[in-house]
Order: sequence, then structure tokens, then C-alpha cells
Amino acid sequence: MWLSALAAQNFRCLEKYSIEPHARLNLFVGANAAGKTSLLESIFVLGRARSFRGSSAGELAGPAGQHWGVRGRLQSADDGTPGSAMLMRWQNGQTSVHIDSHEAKRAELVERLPIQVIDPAQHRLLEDGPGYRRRYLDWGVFHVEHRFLKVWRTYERALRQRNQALRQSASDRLLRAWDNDLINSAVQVAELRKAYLERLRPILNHHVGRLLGIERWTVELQQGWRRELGFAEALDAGRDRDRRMRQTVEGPHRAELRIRFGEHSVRNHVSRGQQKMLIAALVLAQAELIRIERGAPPILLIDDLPAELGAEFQSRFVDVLKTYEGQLFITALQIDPGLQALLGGTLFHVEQGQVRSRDD
Ligand SMILES: Nc1ncnc2c1ncn2[C@@H]1O[C@H](COP(=O)(O)OP(=O)(O)OP(=O)(O)O)[C@@H](O)[C@H]1O
Repeated sequence: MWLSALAAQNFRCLEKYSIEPHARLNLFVGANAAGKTSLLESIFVLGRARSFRGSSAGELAGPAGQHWGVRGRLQSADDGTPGSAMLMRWQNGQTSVHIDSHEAKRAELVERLPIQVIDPAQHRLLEDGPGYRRRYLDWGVFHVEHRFLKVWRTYERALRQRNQALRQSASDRLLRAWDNDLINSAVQVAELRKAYLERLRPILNHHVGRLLGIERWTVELQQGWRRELGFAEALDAGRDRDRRMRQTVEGPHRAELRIRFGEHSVRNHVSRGQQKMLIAALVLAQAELIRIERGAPPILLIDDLPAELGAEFQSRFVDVLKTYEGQLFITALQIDPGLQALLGGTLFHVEQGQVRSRDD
């Protein structure tokens, strides 16, 4: 699938733009603060219904007032039909999603338009708390396992109710009533995540080898409760502690994806350049698994591709991207020899919030 048309208005510094992207490669070049990241962010918002910079919907509004909109046309790879019109809008303090003029749910948007980003802030995926890695993992599971969203929502609801019961010092009988829903959904969430990681692992190994040239690395899923216990037993064993802490301490909401290079945690043992390549490997492996299981790769956004990469890493990255089958949106301050190797799609210039293709 690919975006054949894109437009946005009053989105950060982008007053208004409307472009016809290339089906494969789109390069956006411009000076600092020209609006390149904002442009990628507008595409991301269309596919994820949120910012990748952690901004609230209101913070995305530009100077023209408290509103913004992003629209795009999503084509299936090769069926020649007009495609789906997608619209994500924020006004009067509310976001709304439309697909082919019908109001839709955010989850439908996310499901229809798989989109991934590699940006300079992504180092948080490796450096910050487990929540970032869970979010990475769950996005992949969601796109290849249709049951996942429903099961996860059931788990979240049961967890909220159990936590509320714990805060209200409810009886053991009441707590056990919530436990049943919690246990069923927790076990399913953990199984879906585990099965997904097993399918992802060989692809990930391949990409880490290709991008970083290392073999001694491991990725392991910690399910969020004591390994030696089933979840029902872990809940039983932890009930007194949960009562004291007034919350459910163990469960899939505490899962962690542990990534290690040899003996060391990646958090404090790899360079910035290696981090960027590892993140690229994580993202590209998920994209490849989606391509295998859903038949179409996600759209990939790469902000400031050359940043932090020397010639060797940049050329490896570009080599992998040359064979990427999905649509690419890449930004850079300038076209250097590394990026020159990628040319073949459309080159856009971004200047003071305006976006122009070289033919305009
Ligand atoms: N809500 C907003 N309304 C208007 N302008 C904004 C808003 N949020 C950010 N900006 C401005 O938009 C400009 C462009 O930012 P952006 O991050 O898109 O630039 P960039 O081209 O990616 O720059 P760099 O190459 O330095 O990363 C910045 O000057 C920023 O201050």
C-alpha cells in the first residue's frame, strides 16, 4: 500500500501543503527548522492518530488557530482502484477520523495504514523505560494478530477494575472475581507477544547482522511476572503485596523486551550510531514481518537519515533501503553522496513551511 496524495493545513509550521508522493521513495531536503520533521509527523499522525514527538493534538496546531487537518489517499499496491480517502482532523478540542467520508475509529486508521518511524528521538526505545519497548512490540503484534487489540483491551479493563478494588481494600472474594478476566486475557496477551517475537527473531537477526555486522546479541521477552509461576499463581502469591501497594504489581503491563550485546545491556554499551542502526534493524524487521504476513510492507518515515551515521553505517543503511519494498519518506539537511545513491524517487524541497517538488 502507498500514499498517492497527501495534504495538511495549519499543522505546526506547515501552513498548507499538498503533494503527490512517489510510490517508492520521497526525499525531503531543507535547512534546519524548515519543517521537514513536521511534514513526517503529519504523515505519522494520519497513520497512528498521534504524534511521534509525544506532542498533544493541541500542540500540533499552527498559527492559524486551534485546528489542523491531514488528509491522504491510500492506494492498494496494484489494483488500480481510486484508493481510500483518509482524514485526521483536530478542531474544537476534539480529534476525528474519516475514512472514505465515514467517521471511523482511530484503531481502524492504525489498522489500515501501518506506518513506522526512525527518528533521532527513537534512542528512547533503547534508553528509556520498558513502556517504549512494549509499545514497539505491541504495534507489531497488533498488525499481524487481529485478536490482540480485543484481548489487550479486556486485560486493561480488568486491570483497572482490580486496581480500583485494591485501592478500596475490597474483600478477597471481590478481588478474585476480577482475577478471572485478568488471568484469561493476561495469558493470551503473553502468548501472542511470545509467538510474535519468535517469528520476528530470525528476521531481526538477519537485519542486525546486515546493518550492524554483529552476531553476539540477544533479545528476550520478560512476560511481566515471575517466570517460574503461572499468572494465576503469581496473582495469588502477590495478593498481600498488591494490597499493600494498592495496585497489581505483576502482569503483562510490566513486560519487558530485554536487548543485550554479548554480556551487556544496550542501554549503556553502544554508541549513538550503533543505537540508530539497531533501531533501524528493529523497525525494518517488523516491517518485513508485516510484509510477509499481510502481503504489504508498512510506510516507513526516516527523519534525518544521515544524522549520527559515518560513511560505513550510512552506506549499509542505504543498501538495505534500496531493497525496501514499501513507500519511503526520508528527510535530510542536504543531499550528500550517501543519499544520492537513493535518488530515483521524488525530491521535495522544504523551505519555511512550504513543500515543493523539483517539478513545481
Ligand atoms: N505548533 C507549531 N506552530 C508553528 N510552528 C511550530 C509549531 N511547532 C513547532 N513549530 C516550528 O516549526 C519549525 C520547524 O520544525 P521542524 O522540527 O519541522 O524542522 P526541521 O526542518 O525538521 O528542522 P531540523 O532539520 O533542524 O530538525 C520550528 O521552527 C518550530 O519552532
